[in-house]
Amino acid sequence: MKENCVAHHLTGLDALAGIIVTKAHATGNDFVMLADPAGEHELEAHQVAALCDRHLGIGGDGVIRAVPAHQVFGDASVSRMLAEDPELTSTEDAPLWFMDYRNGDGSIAEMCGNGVRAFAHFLIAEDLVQLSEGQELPVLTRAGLRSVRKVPEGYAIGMGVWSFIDPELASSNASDSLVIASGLDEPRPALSISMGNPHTVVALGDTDVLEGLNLHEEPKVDPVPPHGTNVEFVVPADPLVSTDEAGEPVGRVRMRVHERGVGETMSCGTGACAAAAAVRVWASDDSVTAWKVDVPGGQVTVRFTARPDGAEDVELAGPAELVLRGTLS
Ligand SMILES: N[C@@H](CCC[C@H](N)C(=O)O)C(=O)O
Repeated sequence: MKENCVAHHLTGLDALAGIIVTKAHATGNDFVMLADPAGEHELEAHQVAALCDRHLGIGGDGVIRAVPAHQVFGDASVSRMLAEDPELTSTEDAPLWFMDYRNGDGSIAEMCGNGVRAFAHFLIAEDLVQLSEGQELPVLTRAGLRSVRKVPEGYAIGMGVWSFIDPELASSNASDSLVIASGLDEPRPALSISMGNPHTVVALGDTDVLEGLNLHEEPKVDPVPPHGTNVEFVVPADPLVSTDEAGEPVGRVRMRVHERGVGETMSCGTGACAAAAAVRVWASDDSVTAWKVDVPGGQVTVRFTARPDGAEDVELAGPAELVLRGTLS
């Protein structure tokens, strides 16, 4: 990691002068990270956009502010979660860290799977938390409480359960919308899945079509879910399922993504979970619980565990890296 880089002349960032930022990525999904232990740096959309600008700023798909939950002011979702769940406590001595994630255009998103891995790595590097092997780190997000643990490939996150955005339509047709994208000859059926944030997953027949997509242009989804959507294009491997080194069945898909509020990114963790969930629905087979999702920035692993009520918990695992740390001047 490069140390003590100084970023000059970032427009609209005067209020942030002097603060220390870190650039991180998780399978190429990159973030500008900042620690705000006293809750003094509530970010405005234009500041986020300036930090994420790849020419005039530091550059990133999003910004992540680490702030103790009891120091978050003016975020209705955090106040509600703290008020509704007496077990969610955050104090100066034992802070519950809130991941204040913003997309590169300044918009707020409920959840970022790759972001949680980068967040945990950042908190540890900044000495704000200690996380030993086997221990679980709770992280508060706008989509609820998540937990992180160290694994050999980096970090694994308990992502909560996946769900259909439109359960009625999805369960009857295994698709609920149509997607048209630059590079596709016709609209394709798609399935919309929530991982706390919205995703619309489209299956393609082969990798040439996947590689030929122009995701600089935003895909059009009809009907678009109520709060917009991230769009994942997937090509299931052939054969879909193979065995890993331990002899366990593993499903495999390739994915590219156009993210809401960002554009094409090299990886999307919640998107990888949604993609694997959609492929299992299309295959009408939930017996394979481990999935490798190949993205332009690397590979993540998604695991499903059934609950007694039939819902499925999702775990996302993959690496996280810190690339530089410096001061905004
Ligand atoms: N890249 C993230 C998702 C970030 C939020 C997304 N753009 C949205 O608006 O929902 C991930 O790794 O999950």
